[in-house]
Amino acid sequence: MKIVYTDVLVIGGGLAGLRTAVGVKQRGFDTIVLSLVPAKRSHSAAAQGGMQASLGHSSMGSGDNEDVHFEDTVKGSDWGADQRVARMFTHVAPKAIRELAGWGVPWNRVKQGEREAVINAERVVITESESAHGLITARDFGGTKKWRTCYTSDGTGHAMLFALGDQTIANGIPVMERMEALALIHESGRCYGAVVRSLVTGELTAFLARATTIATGGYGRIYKVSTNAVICEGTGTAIALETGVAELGNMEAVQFHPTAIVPAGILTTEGCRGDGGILRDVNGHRFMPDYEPEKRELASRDVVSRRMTEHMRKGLGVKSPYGDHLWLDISVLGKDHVHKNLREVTDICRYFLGIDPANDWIPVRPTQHYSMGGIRTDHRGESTTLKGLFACGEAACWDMHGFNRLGGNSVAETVVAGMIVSEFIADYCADSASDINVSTGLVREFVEREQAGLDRLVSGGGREQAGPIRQRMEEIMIDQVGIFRTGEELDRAVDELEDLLARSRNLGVRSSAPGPNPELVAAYRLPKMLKLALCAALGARERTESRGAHFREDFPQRNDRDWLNRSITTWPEAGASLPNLGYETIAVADMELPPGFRGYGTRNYIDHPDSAERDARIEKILETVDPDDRHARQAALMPFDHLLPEKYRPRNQRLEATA
Ligand SMILES: Cc1cc2nc3c(=O)[nH]c(=O)nc-3n(C[C@H](O)[C@H](O)[C@H](O)COP(=O)(O)OP(=O)(O)OC[C@H]3O[C@@H](n4cnc5c(N)ncnc54)[C@H](O)[C@@H]3O)c2cc1C
Repeated sequence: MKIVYTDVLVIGGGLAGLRTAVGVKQRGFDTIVLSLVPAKRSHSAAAQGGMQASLGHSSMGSGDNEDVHFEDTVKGSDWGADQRVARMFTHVAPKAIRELAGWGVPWNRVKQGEREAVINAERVVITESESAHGLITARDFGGTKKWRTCYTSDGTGHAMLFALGDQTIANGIPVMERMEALALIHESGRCYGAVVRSLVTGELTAFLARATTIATGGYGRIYKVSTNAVICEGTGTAIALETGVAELGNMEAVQFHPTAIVPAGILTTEGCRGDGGILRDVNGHRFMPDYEPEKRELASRDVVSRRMTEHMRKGLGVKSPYGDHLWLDISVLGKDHVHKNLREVTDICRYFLGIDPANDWIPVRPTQHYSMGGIRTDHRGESTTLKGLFACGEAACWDMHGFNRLGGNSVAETVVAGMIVSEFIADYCADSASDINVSTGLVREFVEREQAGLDRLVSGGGREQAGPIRQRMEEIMIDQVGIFRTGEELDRAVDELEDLLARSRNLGVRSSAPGPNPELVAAYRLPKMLKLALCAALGARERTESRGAHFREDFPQRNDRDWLNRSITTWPEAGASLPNLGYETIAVADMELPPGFRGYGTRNYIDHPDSAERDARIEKILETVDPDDRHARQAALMPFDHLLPEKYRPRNQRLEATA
């Protein structure tokens, strides 16, 4: 049996995993990163539009600060977020962006003087100040009050990931690619590492660590059409679930992005609309202002996706052999802008549609995009129930996104969480309680269990094949656990997914190749994906309200009275057919921003009985604080500084007096 020891095992080589590894290494702990693919090809590289951080440099971001970013994030989450975590995040995001600049990310910069921009489909002149010249600029994104999304053209994730990849090399961190974590090794509520399979040789290795971090991204590929890379299958989240101890949070909260191209499902960034692009219907009519007069195309993603679907249901979509779609028109931005600031979009349109978006409208439709749900952690990034297991990035439910993430807040979360969580992991490793005192017998048991499972697939005589079962799962998810959901459809989805899971226990593969064996890989991943699908479908069925991206046509109101909580799922035992589902209350009495109207979407919600009392209490607290001191006001309402690692507590600096 091969065993590798390290202080911190990081499973996942995307932005979250790499930033975590750099953090713990800089604190003096050994770390190893595992990835299915070369780290720089992780899905993070696909992020296009940008990263939110309230720098407030550009004139359209003037007056921005953590308070505004916090409010946008909480409203975006439809009050599902953990507000303390949202505060920690918005406070550290400006530090993260500056750190990345220092590591070589070529952020687009403010250029002093006048420039043309398109706002609300009209050309306007913006004047940038001399004092901001050369500082990091930002573009507009959905659900935000200020232009806050910093970017490098529309290749932001690529630039960030390459900078972090270089930092990983500079810090001497081994990144082992084509390695797949199959199971977590754990005993008595403590995680000790993982059983890992080489995708090249098929060999199993036990990686033992003081701390194990899962940063394996989202589970979008349980859906038939997704903007996610094909490796976003959620297996990291699933191995946490399969411990039976670790909890997953809000698995039914799945985001659909408004503008993926039809039929390929590849994303065109929100930056297209942020920069002034508009949505048109079959008649060329710009319809979003009819539904959302204030935010128009730039309401939050859940709202725009629903409005688009609603509009197509009225028969106003464009018919195509691949189903109805709408048009995204960025030709209004002009050739120079499109070819310079939306280069990836231009390439995608050329290669996959044969059009130039500077001249032609882009066929788009809402498509699965982001997993708000994931491994439930506390504010330190540690699993709430399995000691020594940490999670961050899209794989985690930390939980700053609640039921809807804002565009630009995800790549920001990956690096901010990496910064914060790595400090807590290092603290954990510094304590002798994290010593690896696990018996070889236990490790052997875990490795042999995985090997036996693989052997059974190859020679156990199983009669089912992974392909058709997976295809059906993906169809169920897109058709019945999609943008609009009903109890009836969700009942059927849960029943059928249960059947598929039962069938997946009788899988057999024909190829016994010991090395690369895609058939085997598909077979052992499938039951994990089905378990995640069941968590999402069951969570959606039981949540009889509408919140953020979770929309029930039979329960269209957000119901703060009965449902202001986080769904928690665990997997009871290996042979179970359904997860256990419970709820974690989100307390209004602690909130800095009690539930209310988001400012977009429909004003349709049932109040929480504690909201009025909290509002009154907030008013009273504010009477005692200097109204001009926004930091004092904030601290009086919901202190969070003490939750941050000390190095990230200092205030952010800005050009303006709003600092
Ligand atoms: C097309 C697209 C564009 C986007 N644009 C933006 C944007 O502009 N702004 C924004 O904020 N967000 C954007 N997002 C979202 C954002 O890119 C992701 O949420 C974020 O990059 C996820 O980073 P991560 O590090 O958590 O995971 P990932 O980057 O997905 O990395 C996961 C890592 O885990 C590894 N892995 C997975 N499973 C295993 C396993 N079992 N064993 C070992 N390794 C494993 C993978 O190899 C990979 O290295 C976009 C998303 C898409 C789909």
